[in-house]
Amino acid sequence: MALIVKNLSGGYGQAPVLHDVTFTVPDQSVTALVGLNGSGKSTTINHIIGLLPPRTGTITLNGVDLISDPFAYKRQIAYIPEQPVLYQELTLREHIDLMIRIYHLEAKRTWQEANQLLERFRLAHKLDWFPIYFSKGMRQKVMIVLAFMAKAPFYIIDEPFLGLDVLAVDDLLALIDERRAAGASILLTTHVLENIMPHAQSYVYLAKGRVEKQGPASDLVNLEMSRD
Ligand SMILES: Nc1ncnc2c1ncn2[C@@H]1O[C@H](COP(=O)(O)OP(=O)(O)OP(=O)(O)O)[C@@H](O)[C@H]1O
Repeated sequence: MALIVKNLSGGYGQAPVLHDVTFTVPDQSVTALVGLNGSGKSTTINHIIGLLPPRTGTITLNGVDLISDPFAYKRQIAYIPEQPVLYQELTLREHIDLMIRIYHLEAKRTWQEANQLLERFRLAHKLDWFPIYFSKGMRQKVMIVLAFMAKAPFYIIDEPFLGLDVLAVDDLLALIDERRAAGASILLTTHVLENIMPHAQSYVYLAKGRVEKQGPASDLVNLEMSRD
């Protein structure tokens, strides 16, 4: 298993949001984390990326425990948040250079990968643009380029399809397929089940901070989300 989340309880303040959450993301697979608004998807991701400390439970990625070896654990993850986070004073080119420096990436190889991704997402001619001139979807695509140019073993994507045009959705899904075929695992949250169904292997359904159902992604077609 790539990711093992075991008996995770946690959240932001006194009252826990997540209750005894247990699920896995198998090696070389795509898992969709689904559920209604407020069910705890982003909170689960905040725990998995180490932003929130677990109240109880453990999180292990490729055999590395989040709490006992946070540096080695986090090095394995490329994360795309729900809301793009970009520096207003840096151009797209400078964002790429910054990521290369922060993560000690090999500059030539990473730039090659970045250039291919920029072409793919139709951003190649915008390298000297500042984020203020980007539309919401373009900012989202910049986040995709920055996350995928490093070839991480594990990708976490929170609501990847929000604000993307149909071409960009197709491009992202193709990229997810390619990275999975190359050995990576991917956990993503989404409300757009029909987009992810053909590309995922498994799903986890959260309701009120608990895992209510999980199984093969093909079962998503019959998933009923309960109101109570
Ligand atoms: N920063 C925060 N501080 C306190 N409570 C929060 C915070 N963020 C989320 N919550 C609460 O945690 C619960 C789960 O929210 P979460 O954002 O994880 O849901 P979600 O499944 O990602 O929802 P959505 O589909 O709307 O993105 C909600 O009750 C929400 O009000």
